[in-house]
Amino acid sequence: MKKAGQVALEVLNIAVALGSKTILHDISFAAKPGEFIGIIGPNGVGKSTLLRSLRGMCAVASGEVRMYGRPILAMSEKELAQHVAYMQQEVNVGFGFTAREVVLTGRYPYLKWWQSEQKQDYAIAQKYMVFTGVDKLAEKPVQQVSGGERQRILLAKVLAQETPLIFLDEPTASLDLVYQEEIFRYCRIMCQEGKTVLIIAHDIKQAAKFCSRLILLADGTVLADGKPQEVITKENLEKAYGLHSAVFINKVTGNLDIHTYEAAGTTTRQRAVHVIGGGGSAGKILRLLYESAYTLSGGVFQQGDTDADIALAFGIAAIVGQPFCEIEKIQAKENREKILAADFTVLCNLCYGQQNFDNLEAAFVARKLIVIEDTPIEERDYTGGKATTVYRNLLKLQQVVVMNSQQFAEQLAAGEGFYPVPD
Ligand SMILES: Nc1ncnc2c1ncn2[C@@H]1O[C@H](COP(=O)(O)OP(=O)(O)OP(=O)(O)O)[C@@H](O)[C@H]1O
Repeated sequence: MKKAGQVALEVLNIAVALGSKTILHDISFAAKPGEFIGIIGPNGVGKSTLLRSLRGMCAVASGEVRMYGRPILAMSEKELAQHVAYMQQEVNVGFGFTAREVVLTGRYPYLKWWQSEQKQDYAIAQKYMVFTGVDKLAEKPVQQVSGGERQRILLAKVLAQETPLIFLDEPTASLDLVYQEEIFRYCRIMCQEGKTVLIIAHDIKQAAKFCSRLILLADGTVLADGKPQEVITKENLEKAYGLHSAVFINKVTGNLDIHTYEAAGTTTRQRAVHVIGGGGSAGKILRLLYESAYTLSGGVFQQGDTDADIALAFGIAAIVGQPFCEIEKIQAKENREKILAADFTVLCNLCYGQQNFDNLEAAFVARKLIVIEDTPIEERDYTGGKATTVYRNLLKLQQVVVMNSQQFAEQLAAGEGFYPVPD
C-alpha cells in the first residue's frame, strides 16, 4: 500500500556480484516520488546491473532493496510489476505484433490469468500512445516502424503499466537529438505528476539538463549523488571518466556545459603564467595555456566578463573587479604581485578605456612579457590616444615579445617556448 510522503525506493548498502566478480558494492540511496534521477558513469561500471538489481532481476549479494517500504524479495513478480516498469536496453519485440498490442502488454500485471485486456486497458494504452505520439502507428507491425518510433512505443508500454516507479536503461540510445530530448521531456512530465524515474544516460549534458538529481557511479560504487551541478564537477569527471574538462554554465543555453580536452604530456602543472585580459580577450589564451598544463593566474577581469567565466570554469585564480568601475588599488596591487610571481606574463589583445587602463601600466613590471596583437592598438584605444602612447613605449622594452594569437597557439603547440632562453 502506497502512502503519501513515503519514500518510493530505498537501496540499503547493496553489493552485487556476477559470477565471481563483485560489480557493485556499498550502494545506498533513497528516491522520493517526483524525483527524476539520472544514473551516469563510464562504460562497464555497472549501471545496467544496478537497475536490474533494483528491479529484482539480479540478486544482491548483501543489503536490501525496498519499494514503498517493502523489501522487493517479499514481493511477487506481479506485485513488483505493479510497482515498477522497466525498459531494458535490448528489447526483443515479438514478430508481427502491432504497436497497440505491444503497448497493451504493459497491462499484464493487472490481468487475472483467465482475463484478456478489457475496454479500460485499451483506453489506457491509447492514452499513452497519444502521450508519446505513436497513436497513429497503433495498427502498424512494430517491425515496420523507425528506431525512434519503436522507442516511443516501448515507452508507451512502460507507461501503460501505470507504476509509481519507472526504470529506463538508455532509452535514448540510437535516437536522434529530437527524439532524445522528447524522451527526457516525457520523463520530466511524469515526475512532475509524482512518478519516480531512474534513467541510465550516457549524455551527461542532457542528463544534467533534465534530471533533478544525478547518481554518478565509479569503481563499482556511488562517487557522487546530488543535484546535477553538485555531481558534474571537473574533479568528479576526472575521477570517474579520467576526463580532463572544464564545467561551466553556458551563457547562451543557461545549461551546464562541459568542455573536454586532452591532457598535456605532463599531469603536474608546470610553469606559472599570468594573463592580463578582459572583455573576452583572454579566453582563448587561458584555455590554450591551461590545456598545456601551465599554472595560471589572470586579471584584472570584470565580473560577468567571459574571461572571468572561463577562469572560473578552469579553476584559475583570477582577479575580478566590478563592472564599469576603474580597477581598484587593491586589485592593481594584486595584479602586479601575480605578474612578478609568474615565469612570464601574457598581455592579451584587449581594448583600453579609462576603467582598465591600469592593466596596461601593470604590464611594465613583467620580467618576461608576451604581447598578443591581433588588431592595431589604435583600434583598441578608447582613451583618446593615451593608451597608444603607453603601449608603444611598452613594446620598446627588451623583455617584450609581440605576436598574434595564432602564432601564440602554434608556438605553444610546438612546445619550443617564446624566448631564446627557456620561459
Ligand atoms: N553475466 C555476466 N557475468 C560476468 N560479468 C558480467 C556479466 N554481465 C556483465 N558483466 C560485467 O559487469 C560489468 C558491469 O556491466 P553493466 O552492463 O552493468 O555496465 P554498464 O555501466 O551498464 O555499461 P555500459 O555503459 O557499457 O552499458 C561489466 O564489467 C561487465 O563486463
